Amino acid sequence: MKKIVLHVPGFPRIGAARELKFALERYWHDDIAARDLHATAATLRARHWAALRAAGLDFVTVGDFALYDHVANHIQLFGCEPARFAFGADESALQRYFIMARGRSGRDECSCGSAHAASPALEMTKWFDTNYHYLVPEFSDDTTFALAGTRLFDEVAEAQALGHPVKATLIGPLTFLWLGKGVDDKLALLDRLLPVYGAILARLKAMGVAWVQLDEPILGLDLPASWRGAFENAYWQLNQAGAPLLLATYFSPLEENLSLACRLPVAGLHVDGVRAAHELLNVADWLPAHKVLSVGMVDGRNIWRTDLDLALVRLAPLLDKRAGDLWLSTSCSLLHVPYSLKAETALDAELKSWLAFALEKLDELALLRAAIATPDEPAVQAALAASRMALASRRDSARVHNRAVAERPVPDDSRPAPFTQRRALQQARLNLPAFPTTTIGSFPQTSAIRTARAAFRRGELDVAAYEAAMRVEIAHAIGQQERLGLDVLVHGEAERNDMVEYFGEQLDGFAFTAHGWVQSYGSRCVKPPVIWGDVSRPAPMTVDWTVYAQSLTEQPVKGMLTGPVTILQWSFVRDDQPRRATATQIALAMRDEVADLERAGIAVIQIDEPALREGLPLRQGRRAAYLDWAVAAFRITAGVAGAATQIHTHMCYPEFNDILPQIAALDADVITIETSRSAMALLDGFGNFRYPNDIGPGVYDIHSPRVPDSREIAALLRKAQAVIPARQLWVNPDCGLKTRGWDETAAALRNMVAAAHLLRREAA
Ligand SMILES: Nc1nc2c(c(=O)[nH]1)N[C@@H](CNc1ccc(C(=O)N[C@@H](CCC(=O)N[C@@H](CCC(=O)N[C@@H](CCC(=O)O)C(=O)O)C(=O)O)C(=O)O)cc1)CN2
Ligand code: MET
Ligand SMILES: [Zn+2]
Repeated sequence: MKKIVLHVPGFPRIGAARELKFALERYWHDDIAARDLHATAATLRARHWAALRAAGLDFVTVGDFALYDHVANHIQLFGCEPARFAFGADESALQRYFIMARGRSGRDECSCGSAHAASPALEMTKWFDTNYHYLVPEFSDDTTFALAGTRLFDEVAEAQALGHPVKATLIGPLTFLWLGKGVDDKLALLDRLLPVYGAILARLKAMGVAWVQLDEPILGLDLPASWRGAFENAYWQLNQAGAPLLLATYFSPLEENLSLACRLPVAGLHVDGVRAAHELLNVADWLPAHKVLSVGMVDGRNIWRTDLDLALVRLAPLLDKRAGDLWLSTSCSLLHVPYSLKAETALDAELKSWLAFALEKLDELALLRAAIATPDEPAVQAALAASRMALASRRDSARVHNRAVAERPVPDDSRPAPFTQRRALQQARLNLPAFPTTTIGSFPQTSAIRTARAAFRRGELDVAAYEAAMRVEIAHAIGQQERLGLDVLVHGEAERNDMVEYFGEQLDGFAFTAHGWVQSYGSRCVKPPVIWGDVSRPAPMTVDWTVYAQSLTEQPVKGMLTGPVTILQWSFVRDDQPRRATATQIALAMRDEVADLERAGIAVIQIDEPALREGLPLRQGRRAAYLDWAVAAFRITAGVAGAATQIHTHMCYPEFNDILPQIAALDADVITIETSRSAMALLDGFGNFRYPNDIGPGVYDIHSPRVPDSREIAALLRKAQAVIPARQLWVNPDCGLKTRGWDETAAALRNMVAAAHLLRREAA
């Protein structure tokens, strides 16, 4: 009888109650010592490994844990910390790790007494098409690699001491290089990197590790021929170490890389059985018989219960074709889903029965195995029947479908007049100076705000008291902005726990969880709402807050909405209809909010779309279709605004020179973008493209507490002016200020306004 082996590519690490987040933040505030942080981390690892084993998995996965980010772990393991940090010999690995992750601000701040230059943190960017941010490795032509860390081996020893069979996991060498930046020819570094992998694999083998998983998700991308070729040589070398290798791919079909992935000299191949289900038979045919096939049949990117009958149907031919053991797994690491449904005691019971978070997904794997190995056991039959019933209740639920939503006609999505005419009307209404100043929406989410909201949630503060507390915050934000002399004000988003969750809580067709946290970066988490049914807006969501803010000032207050694509992208989405259909429903709901804001006299409305680019399919061939409906969704939301209403949009993942025509097609009157970290290089793209509408290039990085001085900001603006006509330019930070404190925020904005005044004088 063929053996069915269960494993997962990775597991969430923040902890069921976000224990890691709180330990990290306490450590950074000097409230606990390094050894306390390490103890929390070890407790979490032990707990998570025990959960894997309790569910019946054959291995624990070791190496997926990270205090901040798993890519940063690899940077230390491979000894390629960027030289620019100029680390002192007295700085520990843990200190260096957090300096890379969070930056170093001052020369004389270090307790070690030596002078370290200020260094910005490593850049953060999105991990493939997820909402998880990794720290970007920085390479130069002089980068060298050496086995420099013991964390991975220590964790392996830790798991072994607990009696667990270990599958270690690492990012593969090609994906690691692909993720980095700084040199044109990253492949030239491969020969230097491979010996380090060799040493790591040899050591893992010597430790008795059963399997080493090497993640190469880039095999799901359109790779240049040179990269495809490099796989062959690299894996030939890696195989020499003699450790059994499981090559792991996920997030995207292999397509033209399928035969390459199948023939690389490794002992096993993991494929994404959800996003690449149509390739499973092909893989089963191409993968040599002696290799292990691992199929990810349970979705690691979404929270729906698995259709186990469908999974079994898809597995049947694989079981027939493959002589060896079959491995069953989640499609990818469970990092991207919340920990467990058990904590969701307030969630609607029927809805809850449709869902599976990380722990429940482990149970689904175990059930799949049982359904193959011992299908006739009554307990297995009963569990399958329960799963089938939950699925059927979701499929047939009257709650999911809302006739009025389905039948609502999609309106013409064009604004009522072309940009030049709108611009004149808006200018007549708003009377803004040259280089108008504004911010991106949020002001500091102080602990007073969060504490008030937590008290409200616990029922210790009633609605009236909570709303009064938020109005105080809004009034404070407006007062500050008036004192600073900003031109277009915002209410500051005090009342929002999160820019997506806030809308999810108010829209029909969405559910929100109490503890469904997913790591976003470092200690920061988000609680993605669950879109389970047709989306509609029962009532206005932002109008009262915005009108209140506007009542406090003569300056225009910008209404603040999250756009349909971003709401879709940062939620768990329905899998029973195409994403584009859900996007259109959200767009129509948000369109009504735009109309209501406008009716309430709000003259400027921002519709944030920071996730527009991240939604791009990983494969080029699917991008045009996505961009079509994504742009249409934005236009449906914005298009209802009259010509004299100024529509802003905002994007903060500064990689969009390749989608400029689509960004122009959004036809927002003003787009504010993150540019400061790329020193305005991004604007070349906008300049060359002759982007027609107004642009606010972010003039300072909001990820760091550092206060930029006004000369520095003015210099950036002059740079912008060299490529974008001055009359199109706005002045604003890179993104919202919710993670900052008020002191640094006020100081930075004061300097920003001063720089705008300087530019106005220069232009006069
Ligand atoms: N959804 C989403 N995705 C996104 C972004 C985004 O803004 N939203 N931005 C980018 C990522 N940037 C991010 C920036 C900050 C945070 C962030 O600060 N998250 C907070 C949680 C925000 C939140 O939902 N807060 C809640 C509840 C917070 C909480 O834990 N409250 C405590 C009590 C706190 C107290 O008493 O002070 C509790 O309930 O136990 C609120 O404000 O109400 C955190 O991890 O700390 C997350 C992502 C990309 N992806
Ligand atoms: C991640 S984009 C954030 C936009 C939002 N309006 C804010 O200022 O926080
Ligand atoms: Zn932003």
